[in-house]
Amino acid sequence: MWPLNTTEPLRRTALNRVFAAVYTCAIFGLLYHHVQIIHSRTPLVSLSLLLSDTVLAFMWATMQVFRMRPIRRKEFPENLLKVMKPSEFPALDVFVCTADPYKEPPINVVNTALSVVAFDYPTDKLSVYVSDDGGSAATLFAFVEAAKFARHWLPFCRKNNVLETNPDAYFSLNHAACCPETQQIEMMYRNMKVRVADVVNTGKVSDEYITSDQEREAFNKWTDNFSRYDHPTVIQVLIDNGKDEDTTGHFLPNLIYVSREKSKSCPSHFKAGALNAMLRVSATMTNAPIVLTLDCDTSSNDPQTPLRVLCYVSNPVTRSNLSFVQFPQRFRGLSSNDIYAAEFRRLFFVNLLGFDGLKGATYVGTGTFFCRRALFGSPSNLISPEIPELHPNYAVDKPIQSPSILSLAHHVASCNYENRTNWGSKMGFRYGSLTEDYYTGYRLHCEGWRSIYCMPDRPAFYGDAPITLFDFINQYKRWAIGGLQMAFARYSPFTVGTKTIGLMGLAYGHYAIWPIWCIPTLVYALIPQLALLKGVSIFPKVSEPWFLLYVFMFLGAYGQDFIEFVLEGGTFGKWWNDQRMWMIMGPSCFLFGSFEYLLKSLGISAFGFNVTSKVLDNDQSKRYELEMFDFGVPSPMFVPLAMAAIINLFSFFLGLLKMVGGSDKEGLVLQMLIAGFIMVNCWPIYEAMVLRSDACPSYYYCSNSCLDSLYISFSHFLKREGDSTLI
Ligand SMILES: O=c1ccn([C@@H]2O[C@H](COP(=O)(O)OP(=O)(O)O[C@H]3O[C@H](CO)[C@@H](O)[C@H](O)[C@H]3O)[C@@H](O)[C@H]2O)c(=O)[nH]1
Ligand SMILES: [Mn+2]
Repeated sequence: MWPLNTTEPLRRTALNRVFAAVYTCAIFGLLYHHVQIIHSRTPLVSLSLLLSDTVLAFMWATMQVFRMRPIRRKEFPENLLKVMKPSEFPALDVFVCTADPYKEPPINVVNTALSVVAFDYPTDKLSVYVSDDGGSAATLFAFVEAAKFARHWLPFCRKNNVLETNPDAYFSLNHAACCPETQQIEMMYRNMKVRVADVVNTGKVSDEYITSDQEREAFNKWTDNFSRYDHPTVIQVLIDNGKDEDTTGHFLPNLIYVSREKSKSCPSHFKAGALNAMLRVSATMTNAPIVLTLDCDTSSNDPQTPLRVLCYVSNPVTRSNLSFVQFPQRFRGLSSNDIYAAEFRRLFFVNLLGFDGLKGATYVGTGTFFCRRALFGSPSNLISPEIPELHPNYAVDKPIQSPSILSLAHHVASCNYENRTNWGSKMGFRYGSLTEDYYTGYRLHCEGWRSIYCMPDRPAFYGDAPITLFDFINQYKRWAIGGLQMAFARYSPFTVGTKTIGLMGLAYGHYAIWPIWCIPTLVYALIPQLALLKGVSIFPKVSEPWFLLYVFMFLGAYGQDFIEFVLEGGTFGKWWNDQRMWMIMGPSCFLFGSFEYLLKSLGISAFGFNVTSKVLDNDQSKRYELEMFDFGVPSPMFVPLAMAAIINLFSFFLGLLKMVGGSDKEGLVLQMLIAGFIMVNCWPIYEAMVLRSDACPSYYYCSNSCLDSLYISFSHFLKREGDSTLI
């Protein structure tokens, strides 16, 4: 027998469980201590500490679910050809989503698409669809060019066994100087890049670039009334695999450009809406049973990736109820210590292994191979779409360019198509959360589907990570809102989730309720410091046994976190930055995300999807490589952050003075440790504020000093008359 895949539990599981039991006791001890002394502190201090420790305990408890049964999988694509022939492989439709030609440069989208067009897969079974939610002629132009370049690129990759089939990645690793063939193709690529950049910059496709009537007809759709929020459907078949050949006479895979219809009167449902339109358009044209969804920045780094997926799809054991195979998101160009913790190491290297041991990985939006059937109802109850052509088993029997197919494809991409249908509620990608990926995966798991986390040694895909603090926390803010939308929805993981999928529901709940993390971070960043400024002790003295409990809980949680991080390949530097980002996110994106969610659910503002910028600015890249914090643009989200940084600095030094001269040395130790720890964490913020003029606009100084003075005057009100031990 040739195994296609294996599963192995992680060795540290038993230890983790024991530690969880011990730590649970410690948590109860701490809560008991809080209740015991509730009257000896001011109500504000008592209640805020009790609340934040309860939140921490809750987050900790839901986090333990990931540690209950983590597993690691391995697959053996080399055995695949021993059990099935390439002619038996299922067809594969790939969707590449893009939404904004200025934040997502079309040439990068082209690189992503080319990287998957070059998958090592039978070309007659592979179709790549580009979903352009930006409705941009420049993106279509880039793809017209890409189709021409693909004729040279595919044979080149095949001949040279290229693994980085993203041309840009390939040329940046392999210098053309070595051989004329590479030189020639690199030149071709560079010329294409120049033409695309020209069209993006001028905003129009000039006549000299149009080489056929068919192209002219396509670009003519961009009339004066055409805007990204209001335009008809544009579908353009750029490569037809039954007709178009590469330079060596091999057929090429399909390449199809789709920009679904948009109208101001129709909700777009953002990426989920785009993906559902793609599901329908692809159903009318190819209807492959396997669908890969990719963000425009996620390009392939290994042409054999689909074969890994087949190891699961063709194995009767793993195939049953399989809805999707998820690959980790990996990122190119991270700085050596990953200053913004943009690698999401804890999620992709630790926690997803835990999810996988329960019902499977969560859907993370990109690098995901779906079984099309899973998007049409539960395993036992198929929900039929409105027209038979969209049924997951429907066999397309006409060429993709036949008029009837094209007209049906346009019809299903129209913006009114979904009215009074199950799309987005029971079928396809689900609406109602800005984290449509997480929410859709959750709903599939609730329906009884399973999923698989596939983490090969050679990263299957590489994407872009934000390189400024603003981009990063803006992205997190969107996730915070999306999570809360899910946590308080009808299908909340805490209610429906725990009832239908048990522990897995709690695990989903952990990331949905994420933003409440802002409560403990804010409390611990302000309350002990405020008390310190007054020289008031709010924690146990060093000589009291409760002091040891605090020390144990801090070191226990941090220590376990560190060990897991390092065991899964992290370094100390990355871990340090990762824990720092958690502190940064509390008072910034999590706080603002929660407020925005509140305003939006009250109907005061509307939910929107802020696309993450994938443009590299030279100065920003330089700072990023030097691992300097770069605030990007001014944002109110930085105000509480800078405020906390300043308060901790002051309170630490004032506290030091009080300790040197004062009476209650022992009682202030914990507060000093907290303020000191936060201060060390805030170093890059001080650096950006004081030492460097480039990173932090003077705007902060102004807003900070105002807020600080407000805050300090407010702190006076906290003091009880005639009571010097309380604040
Ligand atoms: O109306 C929209 C908005 C976005 N997108 C596309 O969605 C993708 C993801 O958007 P991006 O801004 O890059 O999001 P990230 O913050 O990088 O994405 C993470 O979080 C998203 C959910 O919030 C998921 O959709 C992503 O897959 C996941 O990587 C991009 O390719 C966009 O082009 C659309 O197609 N239509
Ligand atoms: Mn992304």
